[in-house]
Amino acid sequence: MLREDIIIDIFSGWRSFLRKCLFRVLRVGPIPSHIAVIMDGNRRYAKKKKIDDMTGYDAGALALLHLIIYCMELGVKYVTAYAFSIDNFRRHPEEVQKIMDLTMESVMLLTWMSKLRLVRVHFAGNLQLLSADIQDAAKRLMESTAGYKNFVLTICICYTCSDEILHAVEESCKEKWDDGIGIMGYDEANDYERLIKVVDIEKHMYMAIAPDPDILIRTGGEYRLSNFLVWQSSCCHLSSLGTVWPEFGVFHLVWVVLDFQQNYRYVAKKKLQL
Ligand SMILES: CC(C)=CCC/C(C)=C/CC/C(C)=C/COP(=O)(O)OP(=O)(O)O
Repeated sequence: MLREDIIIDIFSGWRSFLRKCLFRVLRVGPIPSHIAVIMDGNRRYAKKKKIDDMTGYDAGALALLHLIIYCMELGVKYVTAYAFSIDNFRRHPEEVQKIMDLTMESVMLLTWMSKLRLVRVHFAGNLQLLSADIQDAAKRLMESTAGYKNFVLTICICYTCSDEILHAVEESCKEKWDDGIGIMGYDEANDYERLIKVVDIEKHMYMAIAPDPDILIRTGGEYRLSNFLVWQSSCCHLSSLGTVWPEFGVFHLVWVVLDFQQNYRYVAKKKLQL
């Protein structure tokens, strides 16, 4: 389903030309550096179109591919997508398998695309929960693209932010113990001192590769974060759209960025106060 000719098609033609003109106007204002998405509404889309749920996920994966290319054209440097939460393992096995198959297809397609456009691909989450073949393919892709700097795509898979924090705390404790520092102590004035700092935790987060998102989009008309980038989104612009994810297109992106630009001064001021 996810094929190279689709990417070539999105990058070229008169639609791409019109998009670039539109994006040039949008770039008069501030452009977000990092956009994160919760791709909700794939099954509802399938129901609406009277197709089976699995085809709804295919359409969702295609919409993600479009978003990545639009963001590259617009000058957004980081895109992060919530592809599969740890809680999603409770879904019907056929659905779980479908998303895993799409992940494998995406790895193959992104291997080709990353070389062409110097895209760094990162998988964030508890990757040990993936099957051995997907783990290997994902690790190989991450290693082979680690040096690319044009654009960074993070796919959150087997991810929840609680698991990410737990992992980061464990890694920080391990590091302190290994360095012989311990995790609690007293400073020179004999006051209790925290030896694990926020920077230690942040260093070990799965998302340490990217700055905090500037915009977090959720489609499907929901207003929840569903355990996605909770740590990272304290100052980010939240955008909930009624549209189902496979129908998310260039005009939705433009609308979201315009909305971000309108609120930019306020959010930038808040960030400075942190
Ligand atoms: C690269 C890669 C692996 C892409 C994954 C493709 C993709 C669109 C994944 C979405 C996963 C997911 C559980 C979405 C929730 O929508 P839902 O279908 O549960 O929404 P609904 O039931 O509310 O309609």
